[in-house]
Amino acid sequence: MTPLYEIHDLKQSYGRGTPGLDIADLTIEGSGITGLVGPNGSGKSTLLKILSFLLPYDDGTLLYRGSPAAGRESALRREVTYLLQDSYLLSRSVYENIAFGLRLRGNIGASEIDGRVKESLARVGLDPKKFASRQWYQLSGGEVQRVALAARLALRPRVLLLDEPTANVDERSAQLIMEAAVMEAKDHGVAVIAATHDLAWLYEMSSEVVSLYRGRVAVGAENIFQGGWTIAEGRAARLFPGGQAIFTAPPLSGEPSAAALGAQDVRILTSRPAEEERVNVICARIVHMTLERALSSVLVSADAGGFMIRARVPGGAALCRELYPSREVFLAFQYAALRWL
Ligand SMILES: Nc1ncnc2c1ncn2[C@@H]1O[C@H](COP(=O)(O)OP(=O)(O)OP(=O)(O)O)[C@@H](O)[C@H]1O
Repeated sequence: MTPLYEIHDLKQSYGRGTPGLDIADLTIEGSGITGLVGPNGSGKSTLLKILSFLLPYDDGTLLYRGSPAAGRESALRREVTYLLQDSYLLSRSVYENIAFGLRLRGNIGASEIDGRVKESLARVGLDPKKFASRQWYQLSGGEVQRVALAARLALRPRVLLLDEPTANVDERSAQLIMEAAVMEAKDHGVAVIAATHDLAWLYEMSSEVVSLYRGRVAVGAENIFQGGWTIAEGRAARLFPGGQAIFTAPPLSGEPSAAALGAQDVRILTSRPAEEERVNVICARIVHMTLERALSSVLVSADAGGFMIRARVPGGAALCRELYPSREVFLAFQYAALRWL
């Protein structure tokens, strides 16, 4: 199947000295939910704005469903919708806020608009009878965000881009927003791309996770070891609190700054393995285990002296029965499994 987005050599900067994005290659298949993770300022919002065809970039190629997006942005914006972290509503009723975007489309009749407004309110857990006539100032912060989401769902987008949609809302609203996103992906075939700090939700629901670090991407890298690398005796080493260290080959060029490691490349062992050449072994304690529903696997997060390392275990594996939070385990991964960003 043609991927939803393909990016090649894309560069974006907000001006001199401010790195935005520098992505050599990135493919987003766009089936189900794609998670975007990364520290503050790593470029998640910038990438989402580019994927929603709102922000121009300096160089490179962006393909949308197999064809270059350049020059077609305004048409493509109809297929893609973007929800910000802090949404604001127009100074009018909830009903009118949702109907507004539909009317702008120009070809949707009044009864169709009415149906879509009510349906989309219900999808975000707001009873249309109670909420449709409310004014914008009669809503809590969480309700504002849900109305903003309903307004986007009413447009029946092909792609729903969520930029930390639950960062500033109450717990119940957060849950309803996430449930609505899952329903869009599962029941309506919408491609959902979500940047969120709610990693538990993200790993539970995502079929793919894209990690960003200083504007660069690593697909499927649940672990990013940033900073603290030193080079000695031909190896790059990063010390963990507590005295443990991991090693890998130094980068081919430049200083070592951040290395990525996929959770699937980390083996979990219940006893210390015999020493092997060029394999890192880290003693850690399991903190939590997430059932990755989309992948039918279990993501195990283990604390190695204040540093969390994630490892993936196939859902049916016998090992799963031996693992539980607080258990001490050994995490093993090849030196070569670490990739420089
Ligand atoms: N409008 C702007 N003008 C100048 N620099 C910007 C602008 N927007 C973002 N940046 C810079 O670009 C980089 C990436 O920012 P971006 O908002 O994409 O990161 P993010 O991963 O979404 O961060 P956060 O998790 O804090 O929302 C940062 O260095 C940021 O300071």
